[in-house]
Amino acid sequence: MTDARPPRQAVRTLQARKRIALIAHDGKKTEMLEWATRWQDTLGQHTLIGTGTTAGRLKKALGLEVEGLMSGPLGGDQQIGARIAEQKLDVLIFFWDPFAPQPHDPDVKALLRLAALWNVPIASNAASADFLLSSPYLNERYEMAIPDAAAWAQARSQ
Ligand SMILES: O=C(CO)COP(=O)(O)O
Repeated sequence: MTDARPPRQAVRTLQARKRIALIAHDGKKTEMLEWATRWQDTLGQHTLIGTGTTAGRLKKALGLEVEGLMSGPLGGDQQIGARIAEQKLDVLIFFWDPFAPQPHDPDVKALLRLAALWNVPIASNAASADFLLSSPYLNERYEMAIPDAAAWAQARSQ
C-alpha cells in the first residue's frame, strides 16, 4: 500500500460548451432564480443539469432546458457527485443554505468533497457564481489538472 493520495496528476480538457450543475437549497431557491434570470442568455449556451426541484423551478420560471435528476434529499446530490467522478460535469453552482441543516447533510458534504477532489469550479453564492460565469474560460476549451485515477489504482494494487 502506498501513500493514500493519487501519486500523479492527469490532464482533463473541458470543452467550450460546459456542463453546468445548478442546485439550490429551499432557503436559497429564490436567490438562485434571481441569479439565473440575470444569466439566462449565458446559461442557455451551455448544458444544464440540476437536482429535481431546482431544475423544475428553473425550467418553469425561465424556460431553460435543464436535465432534472432526483431531488436532493432523495439522492440528487449523489447523482451530481457521480457525474463529477465520471468527468461528466464541468462547473458546479450550488447555493447551499448556511442557516438550515439538511436531512441529507452527508450527501451535500460528499458532493462538495468530490468537487474539490476533481478540481471542479464551484460557486456557493451569487457573487462567486457571477465571477465563474463571467470568466473567459467559460466559453473556451480549458485544460486542468485532475488526479490520475489509473496511476492511483495501479499504485494501490501492487
Ligand atoms: O437538496 C438539494 C441539494 O442538497 C436540492 O434539491 P432540490 O433541488 O430537489 O430541492
